[in-house]
Amino acid sequence: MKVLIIMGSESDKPVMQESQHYLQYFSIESEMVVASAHRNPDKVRDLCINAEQNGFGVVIAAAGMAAALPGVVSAYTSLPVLGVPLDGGLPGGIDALYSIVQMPAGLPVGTLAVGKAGARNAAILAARIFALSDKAVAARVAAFKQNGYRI
Ligand SMILES: Nc1c(C(=O)O)ncn1[C@@H]1O[C@H](COP(=O)(O)O)[C@@H](O)[C@H]1O
Repeated sequence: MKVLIIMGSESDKPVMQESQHYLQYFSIESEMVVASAHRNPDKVRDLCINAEQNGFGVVIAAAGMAAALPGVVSAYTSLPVLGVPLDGGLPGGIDALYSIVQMPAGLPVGTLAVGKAGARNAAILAARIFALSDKAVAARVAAFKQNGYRI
């Protein structure tokens, strides 16, 4: 299974490459797409409703400012959605953090830390989810722990 990384803007790429880098370490295939719930809602919908049949098992959704994207992704797919709030709006990325973490009940987004730490942890959490059904990934998750959580 693969991880779909959706981000709201090209400007989010430098941070979200961190997710891709960590997923590569765990030998998990990923695809990165720029699609905004505000600017390209139809594209987000198409990506999400087809994600499962296209071989994705987890979606990482990242956005800054008024970060509707992760919630909208969660509305269009039943896959686990991991949300990464990004800095760039209000100080510390608090606008994006609150937008992503405060989902109404029934429609979860597993929210990680703001910025690069969150991007890394989203990848590691995706690896832990895949490890439940993939022994090779489980071994790499164990090795990562042995190595002091460094790659
Ligand atoms: N929060 C969202 C959404 C969305 O939630 O759909 N789309 C773009 N954005 C965010 O706007 C910020 C500025 O984007 P630009 O740099 O393109 O102006 C980015 O951090 C992006 O994730």
